Amino acid sequence: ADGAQKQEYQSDVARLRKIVINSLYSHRDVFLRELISNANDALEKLRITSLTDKQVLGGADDLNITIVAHKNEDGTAKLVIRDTGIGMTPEELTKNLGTLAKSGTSEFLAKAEGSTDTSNTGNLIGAFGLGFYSSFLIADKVYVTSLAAKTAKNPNPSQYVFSSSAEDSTFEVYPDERGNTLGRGTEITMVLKNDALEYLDPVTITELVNKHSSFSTTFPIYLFTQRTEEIEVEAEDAETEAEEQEPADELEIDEEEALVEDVEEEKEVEQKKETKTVTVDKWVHLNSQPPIWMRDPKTITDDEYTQFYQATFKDHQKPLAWHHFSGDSGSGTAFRAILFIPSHLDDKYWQNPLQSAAKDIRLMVKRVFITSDLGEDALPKWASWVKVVVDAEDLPLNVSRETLQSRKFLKQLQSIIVKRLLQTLQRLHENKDGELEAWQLHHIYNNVFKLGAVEDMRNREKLASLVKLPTNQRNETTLNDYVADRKEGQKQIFYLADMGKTPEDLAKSVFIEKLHARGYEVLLLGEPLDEVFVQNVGRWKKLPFQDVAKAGLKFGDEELDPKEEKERQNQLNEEFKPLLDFLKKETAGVIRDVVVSNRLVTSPCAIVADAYGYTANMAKLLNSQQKSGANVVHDYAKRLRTLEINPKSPLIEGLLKRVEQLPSEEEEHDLEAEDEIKEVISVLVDSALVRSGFEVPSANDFFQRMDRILRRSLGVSETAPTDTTVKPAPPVAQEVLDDEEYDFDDSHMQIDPEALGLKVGKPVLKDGEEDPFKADWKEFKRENLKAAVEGQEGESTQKPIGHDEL
Ligand SMILES: Nc1ncnc2c1ncn2[C@@H]1O[C@H](COP(=O)(O)OP(=O)(O)OP(=O)(O)O)[C@@H](O)[C@H]1O
Repeated sequence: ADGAQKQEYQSDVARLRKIVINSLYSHRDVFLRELISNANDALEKLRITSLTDKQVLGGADDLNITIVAHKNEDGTAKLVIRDTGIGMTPEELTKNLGTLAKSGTSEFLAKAEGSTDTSNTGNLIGAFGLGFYSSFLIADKVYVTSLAAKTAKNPNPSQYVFSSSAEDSTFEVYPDERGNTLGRGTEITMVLKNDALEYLDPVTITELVNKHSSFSTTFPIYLFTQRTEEIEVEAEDAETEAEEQEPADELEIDEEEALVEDVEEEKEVEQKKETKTVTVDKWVHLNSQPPIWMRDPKTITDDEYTQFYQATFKDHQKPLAWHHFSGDSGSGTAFRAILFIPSHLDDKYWQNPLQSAAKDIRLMVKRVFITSDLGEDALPKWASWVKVVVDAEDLPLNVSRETLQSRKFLKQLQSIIVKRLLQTLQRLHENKDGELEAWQLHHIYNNVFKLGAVEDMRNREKLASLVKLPTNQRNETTLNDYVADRKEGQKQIFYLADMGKTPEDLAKSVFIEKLHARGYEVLLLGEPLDEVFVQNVGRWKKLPFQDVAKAGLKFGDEELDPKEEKERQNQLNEEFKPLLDFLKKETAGVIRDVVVSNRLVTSPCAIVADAYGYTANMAKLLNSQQKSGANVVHDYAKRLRTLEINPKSPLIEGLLKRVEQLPSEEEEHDLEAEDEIKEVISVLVDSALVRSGFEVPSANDFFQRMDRILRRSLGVSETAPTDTTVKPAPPVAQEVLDDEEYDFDDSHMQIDPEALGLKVGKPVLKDGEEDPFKADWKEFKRENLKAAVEGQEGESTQKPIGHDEL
């Protein structure tokens, strides 16, 4: 238009429009869904604003969406979608339609541009939504006429037009020369492409709305239709009515299928028959069904629930399950609700689950949307992903969010939602929706249940019973099944935790050798949240959890053992005493005690943490947190570990012999033999540290000793020097480097927080035992829950971490 400045689209918009126009031909139906959804949002915004500022309602009485298609005499075909929503100021037209502020857009662009597969692009649209730009799928030229609602800030809004054509990379915004014709709201006029004339057909539009948009809005959608009818009429009457004909866009809309008939005299009508062919204009209410939550569940198909979910929560994927219920809040407010369990978690969820607030509880009062923000503590954090629509019957319509929050109703609603959510999860867990659904539930939510059991004390038991964990005997078990299958006399739930390791890795751990060989089941915990979870649950059916990497492992059937067994143990202690003493002296400072093990089968030795000592992972964590590493308590706790030796291992037997062969105290020392034993012991202990997951005090010394021992076993000279000559680096480079050329990708060098290892190892206390580090543990636990959560992945993928294997 005259005087309007052409403006360039922001580059992302230009890219997006190009994709829309070039590659989405087969998905172009989506435009209608997108525009209706925008209209709905604008109407909702208006309604919510009107709660605090009545004047926004001025200009147009009804809140609705209208669709009109017409073909001009010059052949141009137009489809017009109009809403009486909040409207846009000229600045908003430029900002909202000329720039892209949507999150995820660049990701979408990168994916869509990189993909030649159009069906894939179709999926992408579903996931991201193209919004307004989808209008260019069917239109050569688009005009957006908008008149913003009156507000205190903007008491005299005026109507502006945004226009753009599919080819140009520019758009214009200019005042509408017709004045404020809309009353209020936005009208999108699409000049249809020649190959898109099917969208003129009311049947096509009706079908599309029914298929994709019947759940996108609770505001009425009216479609303008015309049909010809033969009616019996006096000639004079027909003329009078024709004169009274009103322009289509000023038609009144009634509650029901309102219609204003305008009658045209057709030239070919035969006067003598006293009937006329007339054109009847009619506004057809397209979404006249009551909203889905008000309907009887028996009459609703799965497909309808799915479509409703997708339209309401803008999620392209199907929900995993839903629960449709009605109730009474207890304070007398009746409501109806549908609760949905999504089939995926937002990527963002695990970035900060302890901070995520529920944002998808859509509260309505008598079908009118009020808010989806019920405040920070609307639900426990673990449940913040649940999607719910609630329609309450008799809350005052003008409740603001602030007054709402203090309402009893809200508190009651929250606990009802959590209760129903838990019921639905339990139902899925019990395979009642099918095995696939149960599998999906655990695949997606297993870690959420662990988090919930830690965070939500009230529902700890219910959530913990949903958790599945891998063991040395089966891929997964629930705590209930574990306890049901325990061995006679077993008084503990055995677990081994080493974050980042796969169950297969953990199953080979030295700590569970004997348990496994004897047929005991051990939980193998490799997820960051696992140990925090078992620590917080503490006991299951009265059985405490026992970390098998800690000292004092009891199988539970010791009392059933014959006396001889105990005597044998005493004998072993006696028999190995010389070696135990020698080892104690040699390892003092690194290890607190050396004992004959009852947990080993094939390995010669292992290092276990004492009840109050840190397990390997905790030590790792502390080393990474340098400040607490300096803490005396932590330093002490790190040293609380025991070396266990396997009396049946030939290596240990051999070592015992060598120690026994040493000259006695009174005789002269055989220094050479002593050194050799010391060297073997130091390698053995260091290997045990590594195998048990601890850090070796000095890796360099360790390697040098290994080098000597390996040489000896190969018969190579122990002292022969290695040729250490190397080629020196060339002289200092002369040319100056261009920055851009040197811009390399270093993303692979970033540290994976999981690899840092996070572990909490609060000891299982025997009855009546005092925990000496009580206060410290609390602090430590809180920090670790945070850290573990940050390291948690969305799905249960077990990733082994790099490990210095021997
Ligand atoms: N009918 C309308 N009335 C008022 N504002 C609108 C209307 N249509 C679009 N807008 C504004 O333009 C913005 C951009 O719209 P667009 O459809 O491109 O994206 P979106 O609606 O934010 O996201 P999506 O459609 O993917 O959910 C909207 O956020 C809204 O502010």
